[in-house]
Amino acid sequence: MAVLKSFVEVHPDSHFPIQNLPYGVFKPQPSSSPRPGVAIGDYVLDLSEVASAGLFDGPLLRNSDSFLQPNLNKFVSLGRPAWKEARATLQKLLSATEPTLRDNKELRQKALVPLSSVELLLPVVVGDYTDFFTSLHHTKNCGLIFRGPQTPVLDNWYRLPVAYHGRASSVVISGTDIVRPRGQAHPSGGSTPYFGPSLKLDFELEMATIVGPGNELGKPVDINNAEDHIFGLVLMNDWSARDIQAWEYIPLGPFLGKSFGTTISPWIVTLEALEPFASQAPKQDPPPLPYLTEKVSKSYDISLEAHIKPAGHEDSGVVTRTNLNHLYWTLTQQLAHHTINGCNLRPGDLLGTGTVSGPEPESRGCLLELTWNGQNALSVNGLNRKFLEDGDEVIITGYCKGSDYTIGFGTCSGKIVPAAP
Ligand SMILES: O=C(O)/C=C/C(=O)CC(=O)CC(=O)O
Ligand SMILES: [Ca+2]
Ligand SMILES: [Mg+2]
Repeated sequence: MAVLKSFVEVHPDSHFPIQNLPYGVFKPQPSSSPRPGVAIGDYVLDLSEVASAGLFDGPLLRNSDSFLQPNLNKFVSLGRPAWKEARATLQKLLSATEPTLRDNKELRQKALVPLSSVELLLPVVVGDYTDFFTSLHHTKNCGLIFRGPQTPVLDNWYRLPVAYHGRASSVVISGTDIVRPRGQAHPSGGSTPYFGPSLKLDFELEMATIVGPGNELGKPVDINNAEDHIFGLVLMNDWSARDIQAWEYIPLGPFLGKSFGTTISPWIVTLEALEPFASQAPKQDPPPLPYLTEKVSKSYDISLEAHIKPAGHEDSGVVTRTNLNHLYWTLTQQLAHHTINGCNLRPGDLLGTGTVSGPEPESRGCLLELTWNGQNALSVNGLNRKFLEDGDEVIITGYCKGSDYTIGFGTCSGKIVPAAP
C-alpha cells in the first residue's frame, strides 16, 4: 500500500508526519486565545478553525464544541470512537489528494500556522499527577544508592506498580525555566541538617500517560478495558533534588524533593499513532494477580534520549539513550492498579511511568544513577557534571522510527535558573 502523504511538505526526519498528528494547545499570537491544534511538519493545524469551518463532519464530532476550548480536556474525555473519527477526518483533510483544505487558500492561511511563530501551552489542565516507579533497573539502582545492598528491590515491587501522588500545580510546559529549589538536606555522616539551594539537582527521563475518559469514584477500571482510558503519551521530566529527597522521604515518600517542577512536552502522541510500534511487554515473574493480568501485554518501541546543554554552549551533549520498552509494568497495568481501590481518574490526569532506565550503564535515566550519586563525573561537551548546574538546559526527546516515517514527540526541555536569594 502506498504511504499516506500530506500536501503540507514534511521533511523525512520530521517528528510530525501525517501518520502522527499529535495534539497540543497553542496561541497563534500573544494576544490570541488558546486553542487546540495538531502538528504537521513545521506547521500546526488550528482545530478551532477546522471546527468553525464545519469540517469535522462525522457523527460524533459534527456539532461538538470540543475544539473550541482552551484545552483538550473535553476532547480527551470523549473516548476512542471520537478520537478515531477526528484522526480519520484530519488525515483525509491533510492528505495530498484531498482538495478541501489544499485548494482553499483563505482557510489554509488561517488554519495552518508556522510552528516557529506560535506559543505552545499545556495541552490539558492536569487535575492530578501520579508518578510510577516501573523500571526494574532504576528501582535497583536507587535501592542500592539510597538504601544499600541488602534488598535493593523489595518484594512488593514485583507484585504491584509502586507509585506516589505527585503535585499537579507545578506541572509546566516544555521551555519553562526551573528555579533551583531550596530545602533541608543532611550530608551523609553529618550530624545536623543544613538549609539552602539543592546541591544535587537532577532530571528524570520519563514518559507519561494522558488519561482520556475517567472512571466513577468507587468503580475500578478493568485491566482489559484500561486502554480505552488512555488518550496518548507525552515526554516528562520529573526534576528531582536528590539531597532534599534523601533526607525527607522516610517514611512517607517523595515530597519537596520533587514537587518544585515537572516538565511535559507540548504534543500528546495518540495510541493510534503509536500502534505500529507496539511491542510485547517483558515477561512478568511472579505472574501478577488476576486484576493485573491482561489478555494483551503491550509496550511501545520508543527511543528516548536526554541531552544537557550547558550555559553558553551552542550544542547539547547526549547523556543517556534508552527505550520505553524497558519498563516492567505496562501503562494499562498502571492505570488499572491506580483505580483498583475505587480511586477515580479524570480526563487530563497525568500518570508518569517512572524513570525509564535500561539495563546498560549508558541507558540510565537520571544523573543519580549515571554518576552514582555524584561519585563519578560525567563528561558533557568537555565539562564535568555530577548534578545539574545553574544555566544547564535538559532536553529530552523521543521517537519511533518506521521504515517510511518517524513518529516523534518533539522535545521536553527546561533550564535551571539560580535559587531564590
Ligand atoms: O528509590 C527511591 O527512594 C526513589 C526513587 C525515585 O526518585 C524515583 C521516582 O521518582 C519514581 C521514578 O521516577 O521511577
Ligand atoms: Ca520520577
Ligand atoms: Mg519533579
